[in-house]
Amino acid sequence: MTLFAAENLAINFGGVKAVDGVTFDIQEGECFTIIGPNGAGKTTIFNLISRIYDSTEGRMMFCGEDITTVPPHEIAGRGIARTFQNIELFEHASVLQNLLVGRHCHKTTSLWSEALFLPSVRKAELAHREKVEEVIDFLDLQHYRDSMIMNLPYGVRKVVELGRALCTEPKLILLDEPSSGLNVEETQDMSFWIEDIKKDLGITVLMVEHDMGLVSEVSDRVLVLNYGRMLSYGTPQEVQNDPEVIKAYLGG
Ligand SMILES: Nc1ncnc2c1ncn2[C@@H]1O[C@H](COP(=O)(O)OP(=O)(O)OP(=O)(O)O)[C@@H](O)[C@H]1O
Repeated sequence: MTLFAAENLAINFGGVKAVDGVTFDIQEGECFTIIGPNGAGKTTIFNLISRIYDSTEGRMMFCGEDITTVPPHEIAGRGIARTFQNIELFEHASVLQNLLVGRHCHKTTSLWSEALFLPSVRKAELAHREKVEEVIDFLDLQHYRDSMIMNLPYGVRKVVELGRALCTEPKLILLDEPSSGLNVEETQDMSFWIEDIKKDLGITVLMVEHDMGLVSEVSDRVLVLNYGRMLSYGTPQEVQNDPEVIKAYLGG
């Protein structure tokens, strides 16, 4: 079943066509990866899906609904979560506190009931804590639960950011260069987390990634962008053997 579809998506920045007529679909349960040289428009596509940017043309469908003009603050509640290329966590807060932020989109209690700490608030708070503990267990973060983000190694911060996205209970998770800044061993671990997110949690993954080893390991299908346009589309094997892709990467 199609979970997400981009139809003829485009955006201009001044005279630059950062994304130009891009069409693709993401099937439920797959890991779909976007690759391409620097400046190809990969992060811009994430920003379009997160609704940080308004598209100039085209349409985006998610779970059968048109999300092209949905306000950005509604995106997480609809089931789309993301991580960022340069980790965006609260540095002076603990892992637990950062993960609880991920529950924000599920807050249903009113300010009044919270001020009075009514039973409904206590119940909701407990449910949030339970979900966060589930994610802590899933990502093996028990040891770091109360650590401040600023005191953690980069590799652990990347996992915490992944955790925060998982705490929103997404249907689709957008991972922006999950291996960037990681060493070989940490990249291998990231590859296992992505597989587990897909297989054990049943969450569909959309990823932007440069590390072709990781791309081949976890992706079901790959879209290659160049100068904002679609260059190739297929299995990791198919796109890696595509002469157009080889030419773009080698600058020929
Ligand atoms: N907010 C913006 N204002 C102006 N131009 C932008 C903006 N965001 C992106 N661009 C331009 O759009 C193009 C695509 O950028 P984008 O960041 O999406 O590329 P990318 O494929 O993610 O690159 P990288 O691999 O380096 O992260 C580039 O030419 C970039 O300079």
